[in-house]
Amino acid sequence: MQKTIEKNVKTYMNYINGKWVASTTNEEIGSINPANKNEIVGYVQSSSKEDLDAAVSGAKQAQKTWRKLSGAQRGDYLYKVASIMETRLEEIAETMTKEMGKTFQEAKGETARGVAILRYYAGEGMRKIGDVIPATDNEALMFTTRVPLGVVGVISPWNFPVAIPIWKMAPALIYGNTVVLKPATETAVTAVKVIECFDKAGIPDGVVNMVTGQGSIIGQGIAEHPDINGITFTGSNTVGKMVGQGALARGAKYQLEMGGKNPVIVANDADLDLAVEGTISGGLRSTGQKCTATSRVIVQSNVYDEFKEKLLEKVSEIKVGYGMEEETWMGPCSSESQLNTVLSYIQKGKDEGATLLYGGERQSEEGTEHGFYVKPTVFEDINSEMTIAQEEIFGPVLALIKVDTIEEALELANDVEFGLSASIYTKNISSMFSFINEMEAGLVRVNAETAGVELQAPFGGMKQSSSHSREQGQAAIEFFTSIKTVFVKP
Ligand SMILES: NC(=O)C1=CN([C@@H]2O[C@H](COP(=O)(O)OP(=O)(O)OC[C@H]3O[C@@H](n4cnc5c(N)ncnc54)[C@H](OP(=O)(O)O)[C@@H]3O)[C@@H](O)[C@H]2O)C=CC1
Ligand SMILES: O=C(O)CCC(=O)C(=O)O
Repeated sequence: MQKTIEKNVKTYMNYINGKWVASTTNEEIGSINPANKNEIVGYVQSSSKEDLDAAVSGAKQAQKTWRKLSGAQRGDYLYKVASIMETRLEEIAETMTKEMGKTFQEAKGETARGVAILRYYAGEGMRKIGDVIPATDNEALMFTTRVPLGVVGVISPWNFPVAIPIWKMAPALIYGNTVVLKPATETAVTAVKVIECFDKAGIPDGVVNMVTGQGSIIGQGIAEHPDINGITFTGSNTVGKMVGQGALARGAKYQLEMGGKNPVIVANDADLDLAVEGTISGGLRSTGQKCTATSRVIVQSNVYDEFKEKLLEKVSEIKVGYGMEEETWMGPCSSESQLNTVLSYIQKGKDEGATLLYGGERQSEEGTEHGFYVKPTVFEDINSEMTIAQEEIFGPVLALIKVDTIEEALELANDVEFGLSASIYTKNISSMFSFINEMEAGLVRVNAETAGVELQAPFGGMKQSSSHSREQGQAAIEFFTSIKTVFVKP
């Protein structure tokens, strides 16, 4: 990346052991605005294994003291971070929009969610961490407590550059672990701004560290590092499996959240306006770049034509453009490679015989020529064997599938390797219960879109969508701690 593309662009450092430091490589990576590829948002460090080693060593040392604080004391730090982040909400959100393209409105919502997650886990520091269990010896006291894992490596993606690092770091910290974050390179400047809030809150040196750089060096380095005791990852299935294998090979604990191919079922008795709204919001918000995004729309035959007509009318009203402009509803894809992936899936859809109803090409309006824009896209005449019915696209592409019965809908909905989220629009209680019982997904929603995760509830997928663990809410304690059973006899 040539540094001459734009003058006066700031360079951001790694955060290691409480200090902002340059990488030993003296190399930097430019972060591009996907709405205008000629704009560099900032430069981040292209770090080395030595930088990672320094961060891990700081985290290991700091953990000895951090774990000895009470939960309430650790919580106080998280409350401070939350308040600082709240005062910087707009600035952080703007950086997010500039780095990955989601609209400013969505970016503000995500940053506010980050603040709420910090406060939620700050409160967890005051909650119980064990149970008393009757011992067979009536003179003994037996109970469980929980201990931290040690140093936790966090590998995060670009699609939720504030919420995901925070929903991994906050529980890790509250339960007494220290953290080394490797953020996605595409959104590393946003990550720096999040870490600045920890720094300003006076978090003790080494408790939180951040090392930016290539996934194959820093991400893989985390997976293989002997002093990292737990790894939490969100991203693609390919990389997730590599991370899991690296961790397993050396006996470290790991947690993987990966792809989805999420269906919405629209039943004959659905409120069609609500279903259209949920399909559009679930499928196209954030340009379809959510692991919970709706991508298959399975519609019962009696309402298929009416639903399709309403959907296409609303899709045609979507304003695609720069996320910082108020009238924009959908921003660009987050990168050129993401745009190319989406376009190649669209081409595959056409080649395999799906009928293109809307979009299917780059946005070509004036003002969008330097951005990675694609039109919202709708296909029909889809069968379950087609690539676009099976693989995660991570773009604004909806595939309409017509079925006669709810049983058929459920069978198709489950006919993929993923199982992250799913929804149904219906007023029929028996269809709701069939869906709740039979849908193979970690998050099932009735009369609500597939996307949208509540921070206080467990989140994670079935099948290939995750390593079968759960994040967020109180479920996070399962990954970030180990149970210790204690037996005491006077
Ligand atoms: N489940 C989800 O929420 C997400 C799913 N995806 C899926 O993945 C596809 C590709 O997106 P992409 O950004 O390439 O996702 P990746 O899985 O490549 O990236 C996720 C994180 O892993 C890091 N990483 C990359 N290579 C390695 C490695 N060898 N070892 C350890 N860590 C590594 C990345 O770093 P770096 O940024 O430096 O490459 C990033 O921090 C998307 O199209 C989408 O289908 C992507 C993001 C989120
Ligand atoms: O739908 C959401 O709010 C969260 C989605 C998510 O976790 C992801 O895309 O990685």
